Order: sequence, then C-alpha cells, then structure tokens
Amino acid sequence: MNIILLGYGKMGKIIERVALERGHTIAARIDVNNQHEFETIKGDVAIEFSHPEAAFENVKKCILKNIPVVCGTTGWLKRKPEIDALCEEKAGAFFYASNYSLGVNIFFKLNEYLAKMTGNFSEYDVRMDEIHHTEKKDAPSGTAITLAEGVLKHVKSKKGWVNEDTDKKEDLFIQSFRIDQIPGTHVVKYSSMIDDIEIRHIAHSREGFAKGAVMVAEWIKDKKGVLGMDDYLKF
Ligand SMILES: NC(=O)C1=CN([C@@H]2O[C@H](COP(=O)(O)OP(=O)(O)OC[C@H]3O[C@@H](n4cnc5c(N)ncnc54)[C@H](OP(=O)(O)O)[C@@H]3O)[C@@H](O)[C@H]2O)C=CC1
Ligand SMILES: O=C(O)C1=N[C@H](C(=O)O)C[C@H](O)C1
Repeated sequence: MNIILLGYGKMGKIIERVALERGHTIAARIDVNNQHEFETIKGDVAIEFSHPEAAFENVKKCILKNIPVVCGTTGWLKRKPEIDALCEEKAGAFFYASNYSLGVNIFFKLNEYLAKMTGNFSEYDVRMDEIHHTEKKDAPSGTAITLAEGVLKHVKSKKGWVNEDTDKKEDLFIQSFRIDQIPGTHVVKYSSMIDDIEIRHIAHSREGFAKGAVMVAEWIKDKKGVLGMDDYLKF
C-alpha cells in the first residue's frame, strides 16, 4: 500500500517505520509546513495523527478526495458527527480510535466488565487517572474519555465525567497528570470502604499505537463507512 501520513510528529515517524517494515511505501508526509502538497498527492490510504485543531480539516479533505482515512488524533471529537455524516454522504471510509493498541482495547472490555459488576453495588465508587508526556495538547486523554464512556454506560449513579476534582457523587473524576516522556498510562479505580479494585494499562512505548494504526490501514483499504475498533477487532 502507498500510505499518506497526515502529521509527521512523534506518531507519524513511528508509523512510517512500522509501515516500511510491513512492506508499504510512503506517498507523502504532510505536516504543518507542507499542507499544499496534499492537493496533488495520490495514495491508497491516509493515516492521520496530527493536532486537535487540524484533524477535522485533514479528515474532511481525505473523504472529499475519496481516500480511506485512519485517524488517531484526539481532542477534536465534538466535530466527529459532522465527519460521520460527510463520510456517509460521500460513501467514504473513515476509521477513528482513541487508542490503536491491542492491549488498551482489551483493557476497554475489562473496564466495562468491572463497571457492570460494581455498578450493581452502591458500596463502590469509581474514579480514573491518566498520565502522559508533557507535550500532550489535550486533557483528559481520548483513551480516558473512552474508558469513562464505558463506565457511564453501566454505572447509573454517574451522570458524566469531569476533569477537575469534585465532591459530587454523580461526577466521574478523571485526573490528568503530565510527566516527561510517559507514553500513556491509564488507571481505573473501583473503591469501597472495604477494598479497592484497580486496573491499570501502561504503554511501554508508542509501538502498539503505531502497529495498530498500520494494521487498521491495511484492513480499511477496501471498506466503506464510519468504522471503529469494534468493527476491526470483533471481540
Ligand atoms: N489513537 C491513538 O492510538 C493515539 C493517538 N495519539 C494522538 O495523535 C495526535 C498526535 O500525537 P503525536 O504524534 O504524539 O503529536 P506530535 O505533536 O508529536 O505530532 C503532531 C504533528 O502534527 C503536526 N501538525 C500540526 N498541524 C497539522 C496539520 N494541519 N496537518 C498536518 N500535520 C499537522 C505537528 O506540527 P507542529 O508541531 O509544527 O504543530 C506535529 O508535527 C495527538 O492528538 C495524540 O493524542 C497519539 C498516540 C496514540
Ligand atoms: O497524546 C498521546 O501521546 C496519546 N494520546 C492518545 C489519547 O489521548 O488517549 C492515546 C495514547 O494514550 C497516547
């Protein structure tokens, strides 16, 4: 496959290496300074890991050019419904995941299972921590938001997530920490007066995110529609 990279920062560079190792070629590396090149570029699929302010336009351009697009950029999801609608209208292919690593997607399912179990017992409260490197633009992380959505689906006492400390029982508190070089750590804590049940996912590097994104790009090449990890992994 000939892959267009939209965003050539930390993730774009690792995705390039993984893609080359898997026998693909790179059609273009589009970053903030060479956006105009995108107008003339041809490729089989685009992988978009850029900036919360840039993702919407990048994905839109791909759909309008009929290029299947795999997007990993977080922090722009308020506008995702517009992209979903455009993708359906143009019969395009758009894939979004807040986290492309296999481990995190297993972790999402484990979290939902625990939320369902503890949600039946008023003794348990739940909160979350996410820890990332200091260059991260958005908070809370996209992964933390997906985990929170998994909790909110099953724990009916929680009405929404918040990113600052709260003493309201109905708020699910996601605490964000920014520490140099941390690729991504997520913790969900189910606590009662008697015990704690805590699950933790620690990414040792960005390798899992990049490998997952390239594998999804291989898969999406001949697909149509608005797609996500549940379509790809089919757990
Ligand atoms: N879903 C997942 O599995 C994962 C998602 N992410 C997400 O991916 C995104 C990128 O992460 P990361 O690579 O670490 O970030 P970086 O800041 O290292 O890289 C982003 C790159 O995109 C560039 N950029 C900015 N605007 C545009 C634009 N309009 N078009 C193309 N490129 C642009 C930036 O340039 P400049 O620096 O000049 O602004 C920068 O080079 C983040 O939103 C992050 O949260 C990260 C890891 C995994
Ligand atoms: O910005 C990052 O680095 C990461 N972003 C994603 C997120 O916001 O969840 C995925 C991963 O945690 C790394």
